[in-house]
Amino acid sequence: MDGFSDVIKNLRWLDLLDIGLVAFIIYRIILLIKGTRAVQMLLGLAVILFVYVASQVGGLYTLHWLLDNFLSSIILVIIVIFQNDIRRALMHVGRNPFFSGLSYREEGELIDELVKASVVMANRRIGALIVIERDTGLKDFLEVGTELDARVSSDLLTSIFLPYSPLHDGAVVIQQGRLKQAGCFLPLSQNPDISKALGTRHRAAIGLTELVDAVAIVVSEETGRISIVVGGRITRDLDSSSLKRVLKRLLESQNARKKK
Ligand SMILES: Nc1ncnc2c1ncn2[C@@H]1O[C@H](COP(=O)(O)OP(=O)(O)OP(=O)(O)O)[C@@H](O)[C@H]1O
Repeated sequence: MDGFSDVIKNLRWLDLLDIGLVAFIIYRIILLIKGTRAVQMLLGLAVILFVYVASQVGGLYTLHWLLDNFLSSIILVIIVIFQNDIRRALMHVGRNPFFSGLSYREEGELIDELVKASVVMANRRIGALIVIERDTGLKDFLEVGTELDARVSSDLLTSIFLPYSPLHDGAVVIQQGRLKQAGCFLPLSQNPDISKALGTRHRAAIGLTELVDAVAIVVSEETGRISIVVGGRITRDLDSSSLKRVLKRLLESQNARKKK
């Protein structure tokens, strides 16, 4: 007990700041990996750590030696396993607010055009992949696309994705409320848990959003279903009102964050 009161007595303001900062970083890491595969991997690492301590206490020397060697390179293992999450966290540092400069009215109009285009394309079984940039810049993924820089309209989106349009292959990217690029090639997800029913269009939407905080709208050519993908997670079978609601929520959270 004496030791504890000594610690409290010797505590400096800088120590409190130090503890606060570490707690904040741990909290942000938990928020970042919540609901992703990283959580399962972290649990796996926790089990290995438990076996490591148990092998030391129980005198299982060979097992302990083996795990000791493994855990001595744990930093490298963590970097390899969590490379996507680390990349996403670092990208968050260099934020690039999507809706800066857009008024609420312009935001509303943009959402209306996106919903209208998605419903029209779904009804006509036109496959589409629309990516909306949020905080993290998407420049890395725009190199192979065709530059447009046009006002977002339902008619323009529908014409781009018409099967005979030269730009229909790939994704369109919306940055700061403008339709910036079409025909973009996105990274495919390597997640083995994705349903086999989903092809490359859906996998590209999942793959990109595993890496960055963008929102992707996917219209399936095969089924006419509309899906929305954020953070590597897909929500399928949206109708126009649920799509509008989800988009509003995602965009409003952008504004709320910006005002902080
Ligand atoms: N890496 C990629 N980045 C962007 N778009 C892609 C990528 N790979 C495929 N696509 C788009 O997806 C189309 C092929 O979709 P595919 O049928 O394989 O996927 P799907 O998920 O089953 O979609 P759908 O339900 O519309 O058929 C391609 O014509 C192309 O436009």
